[in-house]
Amino acid sequence: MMRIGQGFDVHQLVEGRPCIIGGITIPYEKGLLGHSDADVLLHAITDALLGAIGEGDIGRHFPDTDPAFKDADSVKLMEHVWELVKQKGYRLGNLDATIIAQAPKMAPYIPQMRELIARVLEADELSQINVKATTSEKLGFTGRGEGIAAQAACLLVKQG
Ligand SMILES: Nc1ccn([C@@H]2O[C@H](COP(=O)(O)O)[C@@H](O)[C@H]2O)c(=O)n1
Ligand SMILES: C[C@@]1(CO)OP(=O)(O)OP(=O)(O)OC[C@H]1O
Repeated sequence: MMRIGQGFDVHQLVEGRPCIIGGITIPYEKGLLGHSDADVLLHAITDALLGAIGEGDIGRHFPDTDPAFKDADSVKLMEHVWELVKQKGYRLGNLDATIIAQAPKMAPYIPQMRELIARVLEADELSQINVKATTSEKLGFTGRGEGIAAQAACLLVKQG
């Protein structure tokens, strides 16, 4: 049996925060604001995984009112959700994600992001993980550099 999931997330870009996307710290004059480390890409992926197994969303599992998740490492949150996916008997089919950001340039960091995501989601091969980036042609909040958005879609396959 196969299950599909999708996720979408947005975080504001502000001064004085590290820019952590896809588990990678990207050198940039601004960073993403959130209760956790605000890793917009990993949050979208985590929501896609939760969606595929019918388990709600990231805020339900890790409330932003809980001090336990203040400055949380989103890799750890995704690892936790991946354990839930495995408990339900699924493995990864494939994952496709898009980062929507006017800046910084994501392309140089995408190989590292893919490696990290592939490791956490126990992918058999790198081709199961695809990460893309696009500007929004200077339009809207992403285009003005006020924030970064990400979306993800995943396919999970029941083992056995
Ligand atoms: N933050 C970004 C945005 C885009 N890219 C790469 O540039 C290509 C062109 O982007 P357009 O929005 O002008 O179509 C895109 O396909 C990405 O490869 C990027 O690295 N970082
Ligand atoms: C991850 C959590 C928890 O620290 O906080 P944020 O970093 O604000 O991120 P969001 O995308 O709003 O997702 C849910 C939250 O509960």
